[in-house]
Amino acid sequence: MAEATSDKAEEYKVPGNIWFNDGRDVELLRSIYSNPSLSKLRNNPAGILDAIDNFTREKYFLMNIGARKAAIICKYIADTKPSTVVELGGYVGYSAIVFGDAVKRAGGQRFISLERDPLFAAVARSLIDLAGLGDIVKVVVGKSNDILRFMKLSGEIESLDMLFLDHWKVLYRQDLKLCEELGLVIKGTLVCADNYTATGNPLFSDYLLSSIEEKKSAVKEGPRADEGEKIKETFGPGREDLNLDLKGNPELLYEILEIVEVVEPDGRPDGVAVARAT
Ligand SMILES: C[S@@+](CC[C@H](N)C(=O)[O-])C[C@H]1O[C@@H](n2cnc3c(N)ncnc32)[C@H](O)[C@@H]1O
Repeated sequence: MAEATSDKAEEYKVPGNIWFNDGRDVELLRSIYSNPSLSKLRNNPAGILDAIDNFTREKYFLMNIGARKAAIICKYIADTKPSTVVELGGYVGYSAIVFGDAVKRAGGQRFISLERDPLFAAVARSLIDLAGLGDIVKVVVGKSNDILRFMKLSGEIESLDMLFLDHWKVLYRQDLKLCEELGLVIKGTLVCADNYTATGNPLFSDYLLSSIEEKKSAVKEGPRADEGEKIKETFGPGREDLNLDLKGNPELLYEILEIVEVVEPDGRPDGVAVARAT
């Protein structure tokens, strides 16, 4: 595991009790569009990311991946040149702008950001357009599992070169399994996850590290009777629909390429994982 690094320059405000849904996302949008140097931000992804980072330092915390963790994933985009990438959890578009730009530079075709909150998605679209990335980055509103099914069954996406997970941690494992079942995650797909080590996400990390035999026997045995309750105890009740019946593709294994422990932009310890399906 790579060593945790910190960079004072990235410091976001600390989150406090309220992280979102208090209008800060719309305030971000207004603040960027009232920037006296707005014309310099047009078609300028790096300038917009700086403007978002400044807002999070000066006004409100925003739950963006931040520059330091994003750079780790951008390195893999530059090296592996994915053509089709899906992210789960777009929020106000920070990661879609940084990764969409990286995919475009690497010669890729599309970056699809799934976001269930229509207001966050509207803010993201507006910033993505300003960044000049509207030709490559598409924001789709809805629950990740519904959209993933729709995109596969409608033929919009056959399979993914890269999947980035950054929505609610309780959903990482089940959406990864869904992607496997749908044939979206296949051998060779790069799977990147934010918040891998912060408060731990054993559901997801245990699954990534499971052997074929362990997965096959888990499928055969089915979920434990108390599994749903245990998950709710760990992640909090009622936040999302749990689906414990997904079987995934037990034949897929994951090679962990890198787990990087970093300090979140607001100072909390956290980590990013990069794995490849084999
Ligand atoms: C941590 S934020 C994403 C941050 C973003 N990736 C970035 O770095 O700029 C998590 C987002 O996931 C969204 N989300 C949560 N559950 C979701 C689901 N089931 N489907 C799609 N989006 C979801 C939330 O609304 C929230 O905007």
